[in-house]
Amino acid sequence: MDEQQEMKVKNPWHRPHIFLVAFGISVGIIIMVAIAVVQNKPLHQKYKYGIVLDAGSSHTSVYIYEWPAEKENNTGMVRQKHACSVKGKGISSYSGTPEKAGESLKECMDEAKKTIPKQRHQETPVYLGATAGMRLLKMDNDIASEKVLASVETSLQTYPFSYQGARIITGQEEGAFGWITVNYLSENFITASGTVGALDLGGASTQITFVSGQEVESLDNSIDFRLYGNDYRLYTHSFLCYGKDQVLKLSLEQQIKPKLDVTDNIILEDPCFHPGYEMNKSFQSVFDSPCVKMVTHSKTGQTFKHKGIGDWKKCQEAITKVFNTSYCRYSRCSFNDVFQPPVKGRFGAFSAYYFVMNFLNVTTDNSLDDAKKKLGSYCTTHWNTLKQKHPGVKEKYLSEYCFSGTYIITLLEDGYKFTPEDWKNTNFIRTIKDSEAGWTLGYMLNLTNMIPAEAPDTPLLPFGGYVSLMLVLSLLIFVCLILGYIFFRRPSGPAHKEII
Ligand SMILES: O=c1[nH]cnc2c1ncn2[C@@H]1O[C@H](COP(=O)(O)OP(=O)(O)O)[C@@H](O)[C@H]1O
Ligand SMILES: [Ca+2]
Repeated sequence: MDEQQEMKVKNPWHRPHIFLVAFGISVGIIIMVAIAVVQNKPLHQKYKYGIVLDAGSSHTSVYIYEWPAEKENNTGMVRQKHACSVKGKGISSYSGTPEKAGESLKECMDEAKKTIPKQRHQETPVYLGATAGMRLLKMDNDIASEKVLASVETSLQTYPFSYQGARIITGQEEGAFGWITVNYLSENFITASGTVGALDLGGASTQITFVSGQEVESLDNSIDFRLYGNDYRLYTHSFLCYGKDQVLKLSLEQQIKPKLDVTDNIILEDPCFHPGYEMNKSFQSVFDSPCVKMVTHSKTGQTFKHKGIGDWKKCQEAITKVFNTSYCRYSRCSFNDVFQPPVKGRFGAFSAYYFVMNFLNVTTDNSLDDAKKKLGSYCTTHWNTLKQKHPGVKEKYLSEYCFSGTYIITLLEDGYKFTPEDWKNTNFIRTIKDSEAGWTLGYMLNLTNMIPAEAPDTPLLPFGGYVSLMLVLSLLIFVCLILGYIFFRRPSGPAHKEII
């Protein structure tokens, strides 16, 4: 073997298959590292949490939200991780025993402690917002409402989270944050699809919020937001006393009123309740609210017979009377002298809108006329038939669906002036992408500054693209190195001589 031959054996780069193997192994390693980076990323992702308590008039819900820490400002990143329904009634029902209001939250808050990883407890904000039930209690008995709020505050402060306050939110906030929630979850702030209006029906109040594009003639009904680089002027109104439970009281009061002086044994034949339905109810249960103006001390402790007759047309006539449309100081009104521009665009209707319409199986796939027909036939169904058909449904809810469904259609059509076309543009929704529609998410996003006014700077490439690019660049560098090695080594080494 001469010197040149010996050099050829010693220098592996002169054997193409060795070069290929080395190249293959290196590429394999690079790909494996890249895959490992992509795969392991979620494991290292840090999540943040937030808790919002929705202290509604009928009950309290505790919502836990979760989001990846480094994507705080990206729209649609916050999702509902968990929801807990507090046992018993809303906090305003504890006006006589305020200390019990705080106690009632224990089970759900203990659940929150288990749901959120321990190392995140301290940094997790907790907010409590009370809505129309507490607004009414405040009107009725300011001291009692303060005591109830103090009680829930004391209770929430015993938890390891970062307590941020318990307060009664305004009707405007309730409407606007419901609108933010729906549009944030639908990712409408970053696409050109336009926004969706929000319809929220509670037990004690109801909210309507949308971008009208027209002048808002009353300051109370106008809210401006700058979100992700776009300006929005919202029309919003919250009707206190027009939640479905309070409207039922209003409607009963109106039907009872003419009978009060006529007879002592009042039998109320109610078209909004089913034939065969008969229940003794106390006057107190109707007159115990500041929404019902009439005070009849003489009847305290007495009862009346509430009897269903199931007549949808008459029911709608009775409900229409709770809207005052005789006076409007603006260019146009919904009802009760409240300014409202014509409704516009698509709407998402949630909370009791959804519960009621979902139970009745009425969707906006039905035309407005068909929906009315369906409701009409439902209302005439005998009470016993219904109870047999729905043994698992709470009797109070079951008995009131005819009334509530009729109220919803009347509110939309006569109250807000929805046309059959607007009806078609409305969706009854409970959740969007598994997060419940309601004011709580929007409230938290706002208080934690998670909805920036300007669009956040987006990275040039998504993470996957970034990894691919890095991979291609590493390969290029690798190939260049190899070629460089081969190229620069030849002139000085014996291999070069061999070619000559
Ligand atoms: O499963 C259900 N079927 C019918 N109505 C329901 C159901 N769950 C909740 N609701 C009703 O939804 C309404 C929720 O109102 P909420 O308690 O949020 O009052 P608020 O928003 O006026 O303060 C109440 O009228 C309650 O009775
Ligand atoms: Ca509510």
